[in-house]
Amino acid sequence: MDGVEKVFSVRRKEGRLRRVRHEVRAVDGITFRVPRGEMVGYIGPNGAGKSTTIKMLTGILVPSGGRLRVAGIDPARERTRLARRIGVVFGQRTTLWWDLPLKDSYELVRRMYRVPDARYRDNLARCVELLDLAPLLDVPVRQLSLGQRMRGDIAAALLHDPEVLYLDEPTIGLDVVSKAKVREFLREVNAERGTTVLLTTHDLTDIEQLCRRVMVIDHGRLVYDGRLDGLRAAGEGERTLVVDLARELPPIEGVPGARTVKVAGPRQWLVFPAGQSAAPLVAAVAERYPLVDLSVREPDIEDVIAKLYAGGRGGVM
Ligand SMILES: Nc1ncnc2c1ncn2[C@@H]1O[C@H](COP(=O)(O)OP(=O)(O)OP(=O)(O)O)[C@@H](O)[C@H]1O
Repeated sequence: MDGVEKVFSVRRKEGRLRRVRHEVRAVDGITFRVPRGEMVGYIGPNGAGKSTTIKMLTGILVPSGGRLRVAGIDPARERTRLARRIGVVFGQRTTLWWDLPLKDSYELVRRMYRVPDARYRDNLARCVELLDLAPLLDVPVRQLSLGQRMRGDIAAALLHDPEVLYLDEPTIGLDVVSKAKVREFLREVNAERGTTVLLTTHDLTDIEQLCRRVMVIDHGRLVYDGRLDGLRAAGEGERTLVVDLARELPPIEGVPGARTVKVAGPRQWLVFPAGQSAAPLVAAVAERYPLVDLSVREPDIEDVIAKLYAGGRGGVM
């Protein structure tokens, strides 16, 4: 994507009778490149422009400005040709046929995409195995639980071997076990087939477990594009050193660069800047206090991102 924009023109009521046209810049000049085989998180608060970006990348929406290509194809001009090369999963909706058993939906996908027989059988067998779909194949989609349906949808998106997979909230509403299963599957697909994945989610654990690179969008602009661990540092996160002393003592003092924020019995919590090494702090504590055990906690990524959103335009890029 190169300086891509999407402006919606909306009519809003003003006063009792007047309707005034307003422009909504849903995507406001976004530039990024995703190499083949990468798995990238695309996150941002509600209304940031994530879905609009994905809709432009699939050819559903035409950009108002800028240039974009997916696998060398201009999505808006060659939407059908692109459709053969991409897979899309919208967590909030299903692409399966509500009244049909799962396996009939897959059969329809096979015909729509004209997937060669052998390829289809292999892909289906792999999905059935990894996503535990065997007991569900004869069940009408409307009778599936949310987690089962989601697994069914993900399989449907992969039967035609897409090179690029867009996942919009693929774990929304799922329980912990189903989430783990979906994540494990996506990791396998990415590793085995080299599928490029763009993942939109509000569940940061998805990102932590799947993506090394994350892009943060806010008000239609990219405010961060880089490694997930870099995001922690960029958000000026703090790490926490948790120490267990031999006995209850007053709050630890005099450790350069750290401050004690909590004391509970013999356990104390000291925070220090995320970019700083914990080693000198541990040495300083151990020298003057009866240290029994310790652990270092990473900054909470949710806090970091909340700060980033609060920073708004400009962000840390
Ligand atoms: N068809 C449309 N017409 C007018 N405005 C729209 C349209 N689609 C989206 N918008 C506006 O564009 C902005 C971005 O919306 P978008 O759906 O891309 O956000 P999002 O990041 O996907 O949010 P969420 O996390 O809530 O799904 C919002 O202000 C939204 O109201």
